[in-house]
Amino acid sequence: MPKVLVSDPIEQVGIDILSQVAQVDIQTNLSAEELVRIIPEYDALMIRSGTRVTQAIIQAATQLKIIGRAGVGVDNVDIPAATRRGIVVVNSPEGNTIAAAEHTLAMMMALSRHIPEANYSVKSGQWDRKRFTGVEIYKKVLGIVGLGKIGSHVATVARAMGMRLLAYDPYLSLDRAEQLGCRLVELDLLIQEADFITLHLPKTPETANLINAPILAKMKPTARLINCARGGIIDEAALAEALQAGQIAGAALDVYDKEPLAADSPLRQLSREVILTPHLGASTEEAQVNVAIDVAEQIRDVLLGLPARSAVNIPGLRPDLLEKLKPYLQLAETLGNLVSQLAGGRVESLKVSLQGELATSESQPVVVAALKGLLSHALQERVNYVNASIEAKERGIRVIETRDASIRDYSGSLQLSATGSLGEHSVTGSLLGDNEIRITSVDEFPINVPPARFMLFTLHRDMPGIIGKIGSLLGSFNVNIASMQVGRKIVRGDAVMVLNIDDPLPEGLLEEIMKVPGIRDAYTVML
Ligand SMILES: NC(=O)c1ccc[n+]([C@@H]2O[C@H](COP(=O)([O-])OP(=O)(O)OC[C@H]3O[C@@H](n4cnc5c(N)ncnc54)[C@H](O)[C@@H]3O)[C@@H](O)[C@H]2O)c1
Ligand SMILES: O=C(O)[C@H](O)COP(=O)(O)O
Repeated sequence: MPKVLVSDPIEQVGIDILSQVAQVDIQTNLSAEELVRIIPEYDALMIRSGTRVTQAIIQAATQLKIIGRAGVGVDNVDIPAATRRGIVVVNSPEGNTIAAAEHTLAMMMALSRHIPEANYSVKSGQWDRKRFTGVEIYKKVLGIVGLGKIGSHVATVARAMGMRLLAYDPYLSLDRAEQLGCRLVELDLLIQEADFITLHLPKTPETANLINAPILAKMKPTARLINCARGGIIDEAALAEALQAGQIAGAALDVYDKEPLAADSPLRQLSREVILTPHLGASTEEAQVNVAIDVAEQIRDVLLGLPARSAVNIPGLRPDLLEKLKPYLQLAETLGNLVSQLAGGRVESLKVSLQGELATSESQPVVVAALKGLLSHALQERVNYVNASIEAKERGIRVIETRDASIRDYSGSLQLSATGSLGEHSVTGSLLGDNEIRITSVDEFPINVPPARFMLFTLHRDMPGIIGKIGSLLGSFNVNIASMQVGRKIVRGDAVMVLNIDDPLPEGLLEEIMKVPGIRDAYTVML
């Protein structure tokens, strides 16, 4: 049974999903050294933002197939290192969107009405109403930096509360901003005009310290700044100085450059209106259930050999597209594995022909799946959807893709032709109505067989008695035949025979089969 390490607090519902397919160990608060020591045992790692998955940990993770981040941000994972090792990194891009947006709105309301300070004052025995006069947010300008999923929800609610919206997002279309009722402007203008500024962008080299001393200096003295995105987007020392000097009216922070926030951080010492929460944006019951289910399901799928629906380091697949392609991905992997064995080792080229409904640009992952299958015999579980294309390229395998929507023998079919040390061989496959895989041709000979763990293929002359001879030969070696089929193009011409057998072919039997008169070639395959 595979083993999963859960190294941050995760909702039980996620653990239950993982437990269906794996042994789950929950060990939180591990040091980096402890993680490096134990990670070699594990097939999957499930984390939140608390675990930093460094290159050293990834290098030690010899069994690891997947890192599941129960949340959005994957900046605590060394993605390039994981990709190089063929480790899939998945997250939950939408599971905590509402939670983070609502935390932002709560921060804005708390700032505008001094709620934390007023609460503290009453609880410490005072009744000071004058000190806590606030400001309304109605008709105030909200500047949203980063108008993605969270920024959009903040915009929708803030608009309903009567705020006027400005947004800065260099990667967003004017249309989308307009739809959300936001005026898309340059950062400088937003900074100068906004009464509240909220950040909803990722931390990247481009956005590190985006909000720095010169930018803070341009804000209105009445402006209030909120960061529920990522630490390090604001220069914390500059912010502390700006607040101390009364350059801006307040700030509410949920995230910090270094977490946990240092005990002696100047932010903790400020007397002016500052609200600090310990990275609670995603901490709602609902969000934690969402992300735990979302990521645990993906870990379960990957451990079962299926693709993940939101892997960050393989070409993204929309859930609806993944649902549609999933059976074809399995078909492609099976055919890739089969054709690589028929073509022998050292495959030089793979022709991938996508036919019928598969002949669309959306079926590109099917090509990757075919490569994964092609390489799986040689590389076993080291090859996956993340690294299959890179591995194929590094191995000098030429991949030629063709698409033909007019071929409609089945709704969609896939033909793979590989040239290897045993020459060129091709297989075609399709799906039956219930998504069962059928191999529909081998080397252009029509057949209709399901794939099996152990298979025997022969190329022979179509003549009386040959099938009986092969059957008897297998019987004499105590090999049980599960199914058998012959495909031919012309009567008494060449033909292929495909046998699904219950056990691997015993040693010496293939040579005996080759001696049968009329047999031109024979291959044994293990899928
Ligand atoms: N505090 C929390 O607990 C919490 C919870 C969830 C998400 N987050 C963080 O919130 C942020 C937003 O998450 P999301 O789900 O909305 O992401 P998203 O990918 O949907 O949106 C991010 C937006 O930022 C924009 N952007 C990128 N670079 C930019 C730049 N230089 N300037 C302006 N805009 C830029 C993108 O175009 C995109 O529209 C992320 O940093 C995420 O990690 C925090
Ligand atoms: O990126 C995220 O999803 C948020 O920062 C939440 O992180 P958390 O799940 O560790 O609270």
